[in-house]
Amino acid sequence: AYVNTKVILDKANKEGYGVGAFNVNNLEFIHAIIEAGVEKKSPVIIQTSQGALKYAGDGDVYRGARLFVKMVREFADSVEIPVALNLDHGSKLENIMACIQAGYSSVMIDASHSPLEENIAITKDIVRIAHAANVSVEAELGQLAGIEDDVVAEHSVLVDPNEAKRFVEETKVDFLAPAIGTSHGAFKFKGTAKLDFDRLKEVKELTKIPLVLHGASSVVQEMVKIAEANGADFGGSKGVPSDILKETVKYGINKVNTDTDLRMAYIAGLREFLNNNPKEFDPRKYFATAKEYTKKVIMDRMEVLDSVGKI
Ligand SMILES: O=C(COP(=O)(O)O)N(O)CCCCO
Ligand SMILES: [Zn+2]
Repeated sequence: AYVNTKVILDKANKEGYGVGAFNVNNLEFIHAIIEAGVEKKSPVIIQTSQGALKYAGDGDVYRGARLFVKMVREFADSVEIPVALNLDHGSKLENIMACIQAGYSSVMIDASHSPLEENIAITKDIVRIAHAANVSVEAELGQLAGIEDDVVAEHSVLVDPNEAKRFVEETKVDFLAPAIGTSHGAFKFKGTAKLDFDRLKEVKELTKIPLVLHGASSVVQEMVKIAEANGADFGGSKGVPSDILKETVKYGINKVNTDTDLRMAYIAGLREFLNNNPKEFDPRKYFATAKEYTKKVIMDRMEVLDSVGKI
């Protein structure tokens, strides 16, 4: 069933588990996510970046938003598990409005690169508009290192728990993404993975709302190895280990943003198939392994986050 993201995350918050929020750019990734959710009897959040709207709409973000709602709703309405559709890292009003108008379950307004007062003001406005349309809202406080869309943050700016309390009270935002040391992409840590659990615990204590972990991909080594055996060069890639993901859920993370792990699994399956099947040119065949590997990574993540059976 197609639901508001709040329905999924309020339950996860109450019962203390995490739900994967999986990024898509096309139909094939939607297949993998829905199939995994059905097999694991797990809720799923499907999300699209602003770039995905442009990509799927072939240049028109309004068309892209409408297309994703149509595709996701079609699958959501044909399965029992709860499915939500979220705009990830919305920063331009045009994209946020396109998704609200198209019928997204939720939108993220990412004004984390603005000073606090500005982030509060912008988020307040989006919350008012989105709530009027029964759409829930995610916002971010602090900054992830690495590239966040077109904004490069040299180093992460960790969340200030007291600012988080004020931010949530003043904006009435539904979900908050506190920066606690992760970053987007496949190269998250130079040394060992280290997140600031104390800050996370404090933010949860002070806000009590569902929290979001961005940059949460683990960079599954099994997939890295298959990809590299078939021509990929992912040297130095490193993500958030499963045991650390579990700890973030224990301390209050409920939405776990996962894009890189799906991309790595997909390219591993695609490279392996193409190298082993030089005569094949049917997309339904050469995308099949890619989907299977992506589905497997998603099902494993549902086990790690403890969302299995939580429908
Ligand atoms: O926080 C995340 C997921 O981060 P990742 O999957 O790279 O760890 N996202 O918001 C997905 C889009 C960012 C580009 O990857
Ligand atoms: Zn993110």
